[in-house]
Amino acid sequence: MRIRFTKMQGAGNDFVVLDETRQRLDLSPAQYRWLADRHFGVGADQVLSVRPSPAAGVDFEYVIHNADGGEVEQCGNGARCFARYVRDSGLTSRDTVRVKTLSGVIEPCLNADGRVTVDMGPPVFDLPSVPFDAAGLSPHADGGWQKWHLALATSAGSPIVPVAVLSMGNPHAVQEVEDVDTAPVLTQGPLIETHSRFPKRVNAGFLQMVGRSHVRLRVWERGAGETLACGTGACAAVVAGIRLGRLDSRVDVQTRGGLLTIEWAGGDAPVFMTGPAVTVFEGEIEIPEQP
Ligand SMILES: N[C@H](CCC[C@H](N)C(=O)O)C(=O)O
Repeated sequence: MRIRFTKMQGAGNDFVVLDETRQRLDLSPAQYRWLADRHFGVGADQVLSVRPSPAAGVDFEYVIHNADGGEVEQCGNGARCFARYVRDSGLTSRDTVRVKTLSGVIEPCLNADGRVTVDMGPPVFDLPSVPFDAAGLSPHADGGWQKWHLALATSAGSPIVPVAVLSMGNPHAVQEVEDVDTAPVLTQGPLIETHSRFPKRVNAGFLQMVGRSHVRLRVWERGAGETLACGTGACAAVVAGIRLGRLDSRVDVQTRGGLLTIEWAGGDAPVFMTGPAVTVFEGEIEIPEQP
């Protein structure tokens, strides 16, 4: 099957965008994996599908597949690129759109300075909703909130890692580190991602507090490995830092791929994320029926 695609990136988190507003492609997980493959396909962290609105009051449906081919609930950097794509392709004439995802409706808005702000909805702390299995564990008080101690089994020993656990529609486990550049992202990331306490796996954040309104972050993403930036990961890290009493309500998040700005007023207020959304190139490709 020959398809057209648009390659985009938001703070270095990169995407293959597929326009399915006129025709569903009905790709298989293996075909999503093939598209995301950096040697045999186009190459991306996630594949984003733009589909027609499923209901009144919503402009589009936004379907997200990780590089491993699995469909997921939310993608923050992808939401910004989604908004840029539908505007630049003429699918909408509005700068703000309402978009249905697996985890609910989000509202990206194109700003005059070229960045995009997304209302990502409120964070979720209910552990079964993350989902996180806390059976037999006791939380450890930390600042104004709590952390959970995960036992990891690595070749270099069995570290206990204290993580803050929450959902931005997708699951996140956030740990604080002294320096993201030396943090054990590549060794602990996959162990946290597949930890048995996370039945749907989890995105593993490594958060360095620089100041009360400035942090550095690396994320080992569920289904994609370490990415240059993770939008929902930045939201989750800032929300955790605010609840732990270490961050103010507006925080600049320096990722390896660029700067994201996260704002959260606390409680059940929505989280706002602002950052870049860039079209890299457009192309066509022949997808194998069975890659
Ligand atoms: N890997 C994530 C999906 C993509 C999230 C990330 N790319 C973002 O910008 O939020 C998950 O499995 O939940």
